[in-house]
Amino acid sequence: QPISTPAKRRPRQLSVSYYAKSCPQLEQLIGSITSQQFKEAPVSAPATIRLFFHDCFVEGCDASILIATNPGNKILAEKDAEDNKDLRTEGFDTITRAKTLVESKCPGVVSCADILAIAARDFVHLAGGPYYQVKKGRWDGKISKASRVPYNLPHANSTVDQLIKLFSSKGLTVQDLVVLSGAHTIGFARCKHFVARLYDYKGTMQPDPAIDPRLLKALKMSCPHAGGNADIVAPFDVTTPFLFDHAYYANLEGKLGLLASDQGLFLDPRTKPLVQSLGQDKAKFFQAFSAAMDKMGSIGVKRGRTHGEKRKVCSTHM
Ligand code: HEM
Ligand SMILES: [Ca+2]
Ligand SMILES: [Ca+2]
Repeated sequence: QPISTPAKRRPRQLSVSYYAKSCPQLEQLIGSITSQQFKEAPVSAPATIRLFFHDCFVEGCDASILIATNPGNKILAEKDAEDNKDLRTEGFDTITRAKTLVESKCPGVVSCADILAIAARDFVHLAGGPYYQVKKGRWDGKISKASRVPYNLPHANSTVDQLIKLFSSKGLTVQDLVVLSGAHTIGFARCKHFVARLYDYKGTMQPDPAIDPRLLKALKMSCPHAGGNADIVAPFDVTTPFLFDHAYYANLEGKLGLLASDQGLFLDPRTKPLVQSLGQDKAKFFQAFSAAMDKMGSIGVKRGRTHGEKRKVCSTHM
């Protein structure tokens, strides 16, 4: 049972103009880094969007995901939790670079949590998705513990029921779940997250009947039942893996979902109608995604020194 984060309480007020006086050029500074990163390494886009999601779901959007485990400390930080080990370095690198630039122009005022929220938005837009205003004013968190990660994040084999419960514990609706899952319109997953669907679905020794036979064949070639290369990945969206569009939803209707948790959204009567309507309407998806990112971006937000800090280096507490 997921423990609810402070999102359950009324989220503290964030505002679009939070740094208008203290760092007016903030979004341009971050934008110069994100556009450069996107050119050099396009996977920075999915990497950073996922990083933001994993931050917000554990302790709220407070950059707790960026803290490095102290050498010699037995307590691991969040990023060293099993569920976070496959977060790409490109996401962390982007935030480090952006923070360095921001500190050189506006020292000591901008939180790492806000930089992550802005960078994630930039990458949604750079990859072809919507542009939306980001509300700011998050403080960085003082707690980052690997032990708090597993029950706060969804898993590839989570049931729709479990997903709905987890999202609801963060103040997110069934619609938010379906809409935010649309982030899987870009990016990749390692074989271990879906290999059971290919060879032994729920202990049947048969593939998941909800996979298109051609996709099944292709995925089996990349991912052997056992002993495969752990670094092999497959695209979430077989049609446009680098473009942030609404193809993810039509793919689910065509049995082209990669994870059980993706395909499940088309199989459950509570989520299927939403998948169908988003698959037909890109403008609707873009509008709903912008709103849902804003909502996710306010989970467990901290303000002030009691629960928060403004880090100088995102990977270390003050
Ligand atoms: C609904 C439940 C969700 C589950 C079960 C889930 C699970 C996963 C898994 C297993 C991966 C592959 C990791 C790897 O092998 O490297 C992944 C990747 C990804 N996820 Fe999710 N995810 C969910 C929701 C979300 C949400 C809400 C977002 C953002 C709003 C998101 C954004 C991404 C992105 C962009 C990637 C690709 C990362 C990359 O290529 O580096 N996911 N997710
Ligand atoms: Ca966090
Ligand atoms: Ca796509």
